[in-house]
Amino acid sequence: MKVILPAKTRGGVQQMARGLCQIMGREISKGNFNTNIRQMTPRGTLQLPWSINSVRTMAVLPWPFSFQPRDFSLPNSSWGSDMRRLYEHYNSQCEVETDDGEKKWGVWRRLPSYNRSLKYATGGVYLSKIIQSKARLFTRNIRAQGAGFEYVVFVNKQEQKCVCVFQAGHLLEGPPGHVHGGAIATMIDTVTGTHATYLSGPVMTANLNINYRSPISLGSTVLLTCSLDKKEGRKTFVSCQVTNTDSSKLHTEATGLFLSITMGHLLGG
Ligand SMILES: CCCCC/C=C\C/C=C\C/C=C\C/C=C\CCCC(=O)SCCNC(=O)CCNC(=O)[C@H](O)C(C)(C)COP(=O)(O)OP(=O)(O)OC[C@H]1O[C@@H](n2cnc3c(N)ncnc32)[C@H](O)[C@@H]1OP(=O)(O)O
Repeated sequence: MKVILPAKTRGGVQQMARGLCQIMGREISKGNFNTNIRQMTPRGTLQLPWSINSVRTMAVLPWPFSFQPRDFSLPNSSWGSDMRRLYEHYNSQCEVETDDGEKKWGVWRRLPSYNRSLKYATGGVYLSKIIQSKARLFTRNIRAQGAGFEYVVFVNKQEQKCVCVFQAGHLLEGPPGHVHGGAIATMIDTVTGTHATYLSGPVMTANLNINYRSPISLGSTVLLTCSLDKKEGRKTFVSCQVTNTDSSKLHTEATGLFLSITMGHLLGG
């Protein structure tokens, strides 16, 4: 059956696919939407667990979400000077200007961050009904700016490395004046999981090992640096160090194992 979508819906599908590719670190321009998706999948460079036809089908369902969701990884007034300085440090390396004034991608890429990653990744209507329409990404579910997890993730594809600049808000207290170990584990899982997704497509955490070396002061900014250890079939092994902003003090170190999954794995429970 051939479904002809109205122009507005077609634009929405393209925008959604572009959003997905941005999350997954790929670019799609307006004109080559179909060809790129089709070409990338067989080569295995982008393992989309959903077909472009199912994306089209989702697009004709009622659309309760904004096409311009808030990107939580942009600076806000709660960010302290360390957070802003490190954001600028990496952000300034995302785009570089050549000698003849042309702008080009740099070595780093900032990943946008939303309060529902699946919604923006897939179009969400179908999944949201299954998963609950009120569900929120754990690290983005505190509305007050600066109260919870303030963070931004940058990836470096060449070096297969990623960094996260994280400012821990007052609602994340564990030991008095310091960050809760579960909140630190949450950030490690989020950033290593994001990195594994960037490198391998959709994954789930199978194993996370964490060593807490020195406490993190509440309100302070720290760096999470993740690197790929190895890939073996469906397994992606990532390690992570949490340090102070000049990397002179180690707070936490971790290793994680992530297994590639298909969307069916999530929907089948
Ligand atoms: C999830 C998102 C998907 C969509 C993504 C789209 C866009 C997202 C964009 C950006 C990402 C944004 C944000 C990311 C934020 C947060 C990330 C959070 C991630 C999580 O928070 S996620 C929740 C916690 N996570 C679970 O809730 C997993 C529960 N679990 C399972 O769902 C299964 O357990 C599974 C799938 C892990 C494996 O199940 P399975 O049936 O597929 O595989 P199986 O068991 O056959 O194992 C195959 C081979 O892995 C070895 N193996 C398995 N487990 C092992 C272990 N623990 N240790 C050592 N080796 C292990 C076996 O020994 C065998 O090895 P071998 O082949 O060599 O024999």
